[in-house]
Amino acid sequence: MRILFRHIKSLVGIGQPDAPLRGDELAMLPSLENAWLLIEDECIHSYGREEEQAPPASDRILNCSNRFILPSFCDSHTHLVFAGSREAEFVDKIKGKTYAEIAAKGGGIHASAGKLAAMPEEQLFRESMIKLDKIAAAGTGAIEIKSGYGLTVDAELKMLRVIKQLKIHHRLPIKATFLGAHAIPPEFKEDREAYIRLLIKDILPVIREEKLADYVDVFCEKGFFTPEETIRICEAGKSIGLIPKIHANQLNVSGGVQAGIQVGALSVDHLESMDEEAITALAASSTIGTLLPGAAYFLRMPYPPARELMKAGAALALASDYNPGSSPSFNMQQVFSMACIQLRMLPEEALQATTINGAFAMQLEKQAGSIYPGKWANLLLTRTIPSLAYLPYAFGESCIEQVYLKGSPIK
Ligand SMILES: N=CN[C@@H](CCC(=O)O)C(=O)O
Ligand SMILES: [Zn+2]
Repeated sequence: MRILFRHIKSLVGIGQPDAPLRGDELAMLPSLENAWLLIEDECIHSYGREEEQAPPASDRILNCSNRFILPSFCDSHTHLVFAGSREAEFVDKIKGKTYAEIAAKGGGIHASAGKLAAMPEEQLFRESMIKLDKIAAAGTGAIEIKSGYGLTVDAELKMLRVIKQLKIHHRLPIKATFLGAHAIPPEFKEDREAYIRLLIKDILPVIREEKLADYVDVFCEKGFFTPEETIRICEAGKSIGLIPKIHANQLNVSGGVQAGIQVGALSVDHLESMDEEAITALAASSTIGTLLPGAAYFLRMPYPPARELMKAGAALALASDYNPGSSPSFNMQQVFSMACIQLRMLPEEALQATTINGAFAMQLEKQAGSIYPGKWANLLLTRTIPSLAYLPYAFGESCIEQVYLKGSPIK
Protein backbone atom coordinates (compact mmCIF):
# COMPACT_ATOMS: atom_id res chain seq x y z
CA MET A 1 0.00 0.00 0.00
CA ARG A 2 1.39 3.36 -1.09
CA ILE A 3 0.05 6.53 0.55
CA LEU A 4 1.01 9.89 -0.89
CA PHE A 5 0.80 13.04 1.23
CA ARG A 6 0.64 16.12 -1.01
CA HIS A 7 1.01 19.88 -0.62
CA ILE A 8 2.48 19.54 2.89
CA LYS A 9 3.12 23.02 4.24
CA SER A 10 6.40 21.82 5.68
CA LEU A 11 7.92 18.34 5.88
CA VAL A 12 9.99 18.67 9.01
CA GLY A 13 12.91 16.60 10.32
CA ILE A 14 14.12 15.07 7.08
CA GLY A 15 17.53 13.47 6.52
CA GLN A 16 19.73 11.01 8.36
CA PRO A 17 22.46 12.41 10.61
CA ASP A 18 25.49 10.18 11.24
CA ALA A 19 25.76 11.05 14.92
CA PRO A 20 23.59 12.59 17.66
CA LEU A 21 23.16 16.32 17.10
CA ARG A 22 25.17 18.43 19.52
CA GLY A 23 25.40 22.11 20.44
CA ASP A 24 24.44 24.43 17.57
CA GLU A 25 23.48 21.52 15.30
CA LEU A 26 20.27 21.03 17.26
CA ALA A 27 18.84 24.29 15.92
CA MET A 28 19.41 23.32 12.28
CA LEU A 29 16.19 21.48 11.53
CA PRO A 30 16.16 20.21 7.94
CA SER A 31 12.76 20.62 6.30
CA LEU A 32 11.08 20.98 2.87
CA GLU A 33 8.36 23.55 2.20
CA ASN A 34 5.37 22.65 0.00
CA ALA A 35 6.41 19.03 -0.12
CA TRP A 36 5.07 15.60 -0.97
CA LEU A 37 5.86 12.42 0.92
CA LEU A 38 5.32 8.85 -0.25
CA ILE A 39 5.15 5.98 2.22
CA GLU A 40 5.03 2.35 1.18
CA ASP A 41 3.68 -0.22 3.65
CA GLU A 42 5.62 0.31 6.89
CA CYS A 43 8.33 2.61 5.55
CA ILE A 44 9.12 5.99 4.06
CA HIS A 45 9.66 5.66 0.32
CA SER A 46 10.60 9.14 -0.93
CA TYR A 47 9.87 12.84 -0.68
CA GLY A 48 10.34 16.00 -2.72
CA ARG A 49 9.10 19.53 -3.40
CA GLU A 50 5.85 19.99 -5.30
CA GLU A 51 7.49 22.61 -7.55
CA GLU A 52 10.55 20.54 -8.37
CA GLN A 53 9.54 16.94 -8.87
CA ALA A 54 6.31 15.10 -9.70
CA PRO A 55 5.58 12.47 -7.04
CA PRO A 56 5.51 8.75 -7.95
CA ALA A 57 2.25 6.81 -8.37
CA SER A 58 0.33 5.78 -5.26
CA ASP A 59 -2.81 3.94 -4.08
CA ARG A 60 -4.14 6.83 -1.99
CA ILE A 61 -3.57 10.57 -1.94
CA LEU A 62 -4.05 12.88 1.06
CA ASN A 63 -4.08 16.64 0.69
CA CYS A 64 -2.07 18.16 3.56
CA SER A 65 -2.16 21.86 2.70
CA ASN A 66 -1.63 24.17 5.70
CA ARG A 67 -0.43 21.21 7.74
CA PHE A 68 2.97 19.95 8.81
CA ILE A 69 4.34 16.41 8.88
CA LEU A 70 7.03 15.57 11.38
CA PRO A 71 8.66 12.41 12.75
CA SER A 72 6.98 10.77 15.76
CA PHE A 73 8.58 11.34 19.13
CA CYS A 74 11.21 8.90 20.39
CA ASP A 75 10.86 8.54 24.17
CA SER A 76 14.17 7.10 25.38
CA HIS A 77 13.48 7.05 29.15
CA THR A 78 10.36 5.57 30.75
CA HIS A 79 9.31 3.35 33.66
CA LEU A 80 5.91 2.54 32.22
CA VAL A 81 5.58 -0.96 33.65
CA PHE A 82 4.27 -0.10 37.10
CA ALA A 83 1.33 -1.07 39.31
CA GLY A 84 -1.14 1.40 40.73
CA SER A 85 -0.34 5.06 41.30
CA ARG A 86 1.12 7.32 44.01
CA GLU A 87 -1.12 10.35 44.24
CA ALA A 88 -1.01 10.26 48.09
CA GLU A 89 2.70 11.18 47.84
CA PHE A 90 1.77 13.89 45.37
CA VAL A 91 -0.43 15.42 48.07
CA ASP A 92 2.36 14.98 50.68
CA LYS A 93 4.67 16.88 48.34
CA ILE A 94 2.11 19.69 48.05
CA LYS A 95 2.16 19.85 51.85
CA GLY A 96 5.94 20.29 51.77
CA LYS A 97 7.62 16.86 51.97
CA THR A 98 10.58 16.36 49.63
CA TYR A 99 11.13 13.45 47.24
CA ALA A 100 14.07 12.26 49.38
CA GLU A 101 12.04 12.48 52.64
CA ILE A 102 9.21 10.44 51.13
CA ALA A 103 11.70 7.84 49.86
CA ALA A 104 13.42 7.61 53.26
CA LYS A 105 10.04 6.80 54.92
CA GLY A 106 9.38 3.80 52.66
CA GLY A 107 7.44 5.74 50.04
CA GLY A 108 8.71 6.46 46.57
CA ILE A 109 10.26 3.61 44.63
CA HIS A 110 9.65 1.16 47.53
CA ALA A 111 5.93 1.94 47.52
CA SER A 112 5.78 1.08 43.79
CA ALA A 113 7.81 -2.09 44.43
CA GLY A 114 5.22 -3.23 47.01
CA LYS A 115 2.34 -2.69 44.57
CA LEU A 116 4.20 -4.37 41.73
CA ALA A 117 5.04 -7.46 43.81
CA ALA A 118 1.32 -7.93 44.47
CA MET A 119 0.26 -7.70 40.81
CA PRO A 120 0.25 -10.89 38.69
CA GLU A 121 2.45 -10.83 35.57
CA GLU A 122 -0.54 -11.22 33.25
CA GLN A 123 -2.31 -8.17 34.70
CA LEU A 124 0.88 -6.11 34.57
CA PHE A 125 1.20 -7.03 30.90
CA ARG A 126 -2.43 -6.14 30.09
CA GLU A 127 -2.24 -2.80 31.86
CA SER A 128 1.06 -1.97 30.16
CA MET A 129 -0.40 -2.78 26.72
CA ILE A 130 -3.20 -0.27 27.39
CA LYS A 131 -0.64 2.35 28.42
CA LEU A 132 1.32 1.70 25.22
CA ASP A 133 -1.82 2.19 23.11
CA LYS A 134 -2.35 5.60 24.71
CA ILE A 135 1.32 6.49 24.32
CA ALA A 136 1.30 5.60 20.62
CA ALA A 137 -1.90 7.62 20.05
CA ALA A 138 -0.24 10.63 21.74
CA GLY A 139 2.52 10.62 19.12
CA THR A 140 5.36 8.47 20.47
CA GLY A 141 6.77 6.18 17.79
CA ALA A 142 9.52 4.34 19.73
CA ILE A 143 10.10 3.87 23.44
CA GLU A 144 12.49 2.57 26.09
CA ILE A 145 11.11 0.85 29.21
CA LYS A 146 13.00 0.13 32.45
CA SER A 147 12.58 -2.43 35.20
CA GLY A 148 13.37 -1.16 38.70
CA TYR A 149 10.10 -1.48 40.62
CA GLY A 150 10.87 -5.13 41.33
CA LEU A 151 13.95 -4.99 43.58
CA THR A 152 13.84 -8.77 44.16
CA VAL A 153 15.03 -11.49 41.79
CA ASP A 154 11.48 -12.61 41.03
CA ALA A 155 9.91 -9.18 40.66
CA GLU A 156 12.73 -7.72 38.53
CA LEU A 157 12.50 -10.73 36.22
CA LYS A 158 8.70 -10.42 36.18
CA MET A 159 9.05 -6.82 34.97
CA LEU A 160 11.63 -7.73 32.34
CA ARG A 161 9.52 -10.64 31.08
CA VAL A 162 6.54 -8.31 30.79
CA ILE A 163 8.66 -5.89 28.75
CA LYS A 164 9.78 -8.78 26.53
CA GLN A 165 6.12 -9.71 25.92
CA LEU A 166 5.30 -6.06 25.16
CA LYS A 167 8.08 -6.08 22.55
CA ILE A 168 6.47 -9.11 20.93
CA HIS A 169 2.84 -8.02 21.12
CA HIS A 170 2.84 -4.24 20.67
CA ARG A 171 3.56 -2.47 17.38
CA LEU A 172 5.52 0.27 19.11
CA PRO A 173 9.28 -0.42 18.86
CA ILE A 174 10.57 -1.01 22.41
CA LYS A 175 14.00 -1.18 24.07
CA ALA A 176 14.37 -2.81 27.50
CA THR A 177 16.56 -1.63 30.36
CA PHE A 178 17.51 -3.50 33.53
CA LEU A 179 17.30 -1.05 36.45
CA GLY A 180 17.57 -3.43 39.41
CA ALA A 181 19.86 -0.78 40.92
CA HIS A 182 16.99 1.68 41.31
CA ALA A 183 17.01 1.60 45.13
CA ILE A 184 18.40 -0.56 47.91
CA PRO A 185 15.46 -2.62 49.28
CA PRO A 186 14.86 -2.07 53.03
CA GLU A 187 15.82 -5.67 53.88
CA PHE A 188 19.33 -4.99 52.42
CA LYS A 189 19.81 -1.64 54.14
CA GLU A 190 22.51 -3.02 56.44
CA ASP A 191 24.15 -5.08 53.70
CA ARG A 192 23.99 -3.20 50.39
CA GLU A 193 26.83 -5.34 49.11
CA ALA A 194 24.56 -8.40 49.27
CA TYR A 195 21.95 -6.62 47.11
CA ILE A 196 24.57 -5.64 44.52
CA ARG A 197 25.79 -9.26 44.50
CA LEU A 198 22.20 -10.41 43.92
CA LEU A 199 21.87 -8.07 40.93
CA ILE A 200 25.13 -9.29 39.43
CA LYS A 201 25.14 -12.97 40.34
CA ASP A 202 21.43 -13.89 40.42
CA ILE A 203 19.69 -11.61 37.92
CA LEU A 204 22.22 -10.81 35.17
CA PRO A 205 22.74 -14.50 34.19
CA VAL A 206 18.96 -14.94 33.70
CA ILE A 207 18.82 -11.73 31.67
CA ARG A 208 21.54 -13.13 29.43
CA GLU A 209 19.88 -16.54 29.18
CA GLU A 210 16.40 -15.20 28.33
CA LYS A 211 17.61 -12.10 26.39
CA LEU A 212 15.59 -9.82 28.65
CA ALA A 213 17.38 -6.47 28.28
CA ASP A 214 19.31 -4.20 25.93
CA TYR A 215 20.63 -1.78 28.56
CA VAL A 216 21.69 -1.62 32.20
CA ASP A 217 20.83 1.43 34.32
CA VAL A 218 21.76 2.57 37.84
CA PHE A 219 20.25 5.39 39.95
CA CYS A 220 23.56 7.06 40.85
CA GLU A 221 22.45 9.37 43.64
CA LYS A 222 23.04 10.15 47.30
CA GLY A 223 21.04 7.61 49.31
CA PHE A 224 20.80 5.26 46.33
CA PHE A 225 23.97 4.03 44.53
CA THR A 226 27.47 5.54 44.65
CA PRO A 227 29.56 6.22 41.52
CA GLU A 228 31.80 3.24 42.43
CA GLU A 229 28.80 0.91 42.75
CA THR A 230 27.40 2.34 39.52
CA ILE A 231 30.61 1.53 37.67
CA ARG A 232 30.70 -1.99 39.09
CA ILE A 233 27.10 -2.78 38.16
CA CYS A 234 27.54 -1.29 34.68
CA GLU A 235 30.74 -3.28 34.07
CA ALA A 236 28.92 -6.46 35.09
CA GLY A 237 26.08 -5.55 32.71
CA LYS A 238 28.56 -4.86 29.93
CA SER A 239 30.10 -8.31 30.42
CA ILE A 240 26.78 -9.83 29.25
CA GLY A 241 26.33 -7.33 26.40
CA LEU A 242 24.19 -4.65 28.07
CA ILE A 243 25.03 -1.03 27.35
CA PRO A 244 24.87 1.42 30.28
CA LYS A 245 22.34 4.26 30.58
CA ILE A 246 22.57 6.10 33.89
CA HIS A 247 20.19 8.07 36.15
CA ALA A 248 22.68 10.83 36.93
CA ASN A 249 22.77 14.13 38.84
CA GLN A 250 19.04 14.32 39.54
CA LEU A 251 18.93 15.42 43.18
CA ASN A 252 22.63 16.19 43.77
CA VAL A 253 25.89 16.60 41.88
CA SER A 254 26.32 12.86 42.29
CA GLY A 255 29.29 11.99 40.10
CA GLY A 256 26.85 10.03 37.96
CA VAL A 257 27.77 11.91 34.79
CA GLN A 258 31.47 11.09 35.11
CA ALA A 259 30.68 7.49 36.12
CA GLY A 260 28.50 7.15 33.02
CA ILE A 261 31.16 8.56 30.75
CA GLN A 262 33.76 6.24 32.29
CA VAL A 263 31.69 3.15 31.48
CA GLY A 264 30.85 4.41 27.97
CA ALA A 265 27.17 5.02 28.72
CA LEU A 266 24.90 5.60 25.76
CA SER A 267 23.18 8.30 27.81
CA VAL A 268 23.21 9.96 31.21
CA ASP A 269 19.71 11.03 32.15
CA HIS A 270 18.14 13.76 34.34
CA LEU A 271 21.05 16.27 34.90
CA GLU A 272 19.06 18.68 37.05
CA SER A 273 22.10 19.15 39.33
CA MET A 274 25.11 19.97 37.17
CA ASP A 275 28.37 21.75 37.93
CA GLU A 276 30.90 23.12 35.47
CA GLU A 277 32.97 19.95 35.65
CA ALA A 278 30.07 17.66 34.78
CA ILE A 279 28.97 19.93 31.91
CA THR A 280 32.49 20.03 30.43
CA ALA A 281 32.98 16.29 30.81
CA LEU A 282 29.65 15.49 29.15
CA ALA A 283 30.27 17.88 26.25
CA ALA A 284 33.67 16.29 25.59
CA SER A 285 32.22 12.76 25.54
CA SER A 286 30.13 10.76 23.09
CA THR A 287 27.49 10.12 25.78
CA ILE A 288 24.08 11.73 25.19
CA GLY A 289 22.59 13.90 27.94
CA THR A 290 18.90 13.08 28.24
CA LEU A 291 16.83 15.78 29.93
CA LEU A 292 13.54 14.93 31.63
CA PRO A 293 11.72 18.22 32.25
CA GLY A 294 8.55 16.41 33.39
CA ALA A 295 10.34 15.18 36.53
CA ALA A 296 11.77 18.61 37.40
CA TYR A 297 8.32 20.15 36.86
CA PHE A 298 6.50 17.55 38.94
CA LEU A 299 9.05 17.63 41.79
CA ARG A 300 9.45 21.42 41.65
CA MET A 301 13.18 20.99 41.15
CA PRO A 302 15.51 23.27 39.23
CA TYR A 303 15.44 22.47 35.52
CA PRO A 304 18.53 21.01 33.84
CA PRO A 305 20.83 23.67 32.30
CA ALA A 306 20.00 22.90 28.68
CA ARG A 307 21.42 26.13 27.22
CA GLU A 308 24.73 25.75 29.06
CA LEU A 309 24.94 22.15 27.91
CA MET A 310 24.30 23.13 24.28
CA LYS A 311 26.75 26.03 24.53
CA ALA A 312 29.40 23.57 25.72
CA GLY A 313 28.59 21.36 22.71
CA ALA A 314 26.78 18.45 24.39
CA ALA A 315 24.42 16.10 22.53
CA LEU A 316 20.97 16.39 24.14
CA ALA A 317 17.84 14.27 24.01
CA LEU A 318 14.51 14.86 25.75
CA ALA A 319 12.32 12.13 27.23
CA SER A 320 9.20 11.78 29.41
CA ASP A 321 10.55 9.73 32.37
CA TYR A 322 6.98 8.38 32.57
CA ASN A 323 6.70 6.86 36.06
CA PRO A 324 4.23 6.95 38.97
CA GLY A 325 6.46 8.91 41.36
CA SER A 326 8.20 11.79 39.66
CA SER A 327 6.63 12.16 36.21
CA PRO A 328 3.21 10.56 35.81
CA SER A 329 2.85 11.74 32.21
CA PHE A 330 3.91 10.06 28.99
CA ASN A 331 2.98 13.02 26.83
CA MET A 332 5.91 13.98 24.62
CA GLN A 333 4.01 16.99 23.22
CA GLN A 334 4.11 18.35 26.76
CA VAL A 335 7.84 17.54 27.03
CA PHE A 336 8.35 19.47 23.78
CA SER A 337 6.53 22.50 25.28
CA MET A 338 8.29 22.28 28.66
CA ALA A 339 11.67 22.17 26.93
CA CYS A 340 10.87 25.41 25.12
CA ILE A 341 9.21 27.18 28.03
CA GLN A 342 11.38 26.07 30.96
CA LEU A 343 14.68 24.93 29.39
CA ARG A 344 14.68 27.79 26.86
CA MET A 345 15.26 25.45 23.97
CA LEU A 346 14.18 26.74 20.58
CA PRO A 347 11.32 24.77 18.98
CA GLU A 348 13.79 23.39 16.40
CA GLU A 349 16.23 22.27 19.14
CA ALA A 350 13.50 20.72 21.27
CA LEU A 351 11.98 18.91 18.30
CA GLN A 352 15.30 17.34 17.30
CA ALA A 353 15.99 16.40 20.93
CA THR A 354 12.59 14.64 21.20
CA THR A 355 12.95 12.86 17.85
CA ILE A 356 16.28 12.00 16.23
CA ASN A 357 18.42 12.41 19.35
CA GLY A 358 15.89 10.33 21.32
CA ALA A 359 16.28 7.67 18.62
CA PHE A 360 20.08 7.79 19.01
CA ALA A 361 19.63 7.43 22.78
CA MET A 362 18.06 4.01 22.17
CA GLN A 363 20.08 3.02 19.10
CA LEU A 364 17.08 3.29 16.80
CA GLU A 365 18.48 6.15 14.71
CA LYS A 366 18.52 4.02 11.54
CA GLN A 367 14.81 3.20 11.87
CA ALA A 368 13.18 6.14 13.69
CA GLY A 369 13.47 9.80 14.67
CA SER A 370 13.61 11.44 11.24
CA ILE A 371 11.99 11.27 7.82
CA TYR A 372 14.24 9.44 5.41
CA PRO A 373 13.79 6.72 2.76
CA GLY A 374 13.81 3.25 4.30
CA LYS A 375 13.00 4.39 7.85
CA TRP A 376 9.72 3.46 9.54
CA ALA A 377 6.79 5.67 8.53
CA ASN A 378 6.29 6.88 12.12
CA LEU A 379 4.79 10.28 11.44
CA LEU A 380 2.73 13.08 12.93
CA LEU A 381 0.35 15.01 10.70
CA THR A 382 -0.64 18.28 12.37
CA ARG A 383 -3.89 20.18 12.18
CA THR A 384 -3.86 23.51 10.37
CA ILE A 385 -1.33 25.53 12.35
CA PRO A 386 0.44 28.78 11.46
CA SER A 387 4.02 27.66 12.18
CA LEU A 388 6.12 24.93 13.78
CA ALA A 389 6.57 27.08 16.90
CA TYR A 390 2.79 26.97 17.40
CA LEU A 391 3.13 23.32 18.51
CA PRO A 392 5.09 23.96 21.76
CA TYR A 393 3.54 27.42 22.16
CA ALA A 394 -0.04 26.13 22.39
CA PHE A 395 0.83 23.97 25.39
CA GLY A 396 -1.88 21.61 26.51
CA GLU A 397 -3.60 21.70 23.10
CA SER A 398 -3.05 18.70 20.87
CA CYS A 399 -2.29 19.98 17.40
CA ILE A 400 -1.87 16.49 15.98
CA GLU A 401 -4.58 15.38 13.56
CA GLN A 402 -3.25 11.93 12.77
CA VAL A 403 -0.49 9.65 14.01
CA TYR A 404 1.03 7.03 11.70
CA LEU A 405 2.84 4.08 13.24
CA LYS A 406 4.77 1.98 10.73
CA GLY A 407 2.59 3.38 7.97
CA SER A 408 -0.82 2.81 9.62
CA PRO A 409 -3.03 5.58 11.00
CA ILE A 410 -3.71 4.90 14.67
CA LYS A 411 -5.80 7.73 16.08
N1 LIG B 1 14.97 8.97 39.72
C1 LIG B 1 14.75 7.78 39.81
N2 LIG B 1 13.76 7.12 39.23
C2 LIG B 1 12.59 7.70 38.71
C3 LIG B 1 11.59 7.97 39.76
C4 LIG B 1 11.03 6.79 40.29
C5 LIG B 1 9.95 6.92 41.30
O1 LIG B 1 9.89 7.88 42.08
O2 LIG B 1 9.16 6.00 41.28
C6 LIG B 1 12.94 8.93 37.89
O3 LIG B 1 13.63 8.74 36.90
O4 LIG B 1 12.53 10.06 38.18
ZN1 LIG C 1 13.87 7.49 35.38
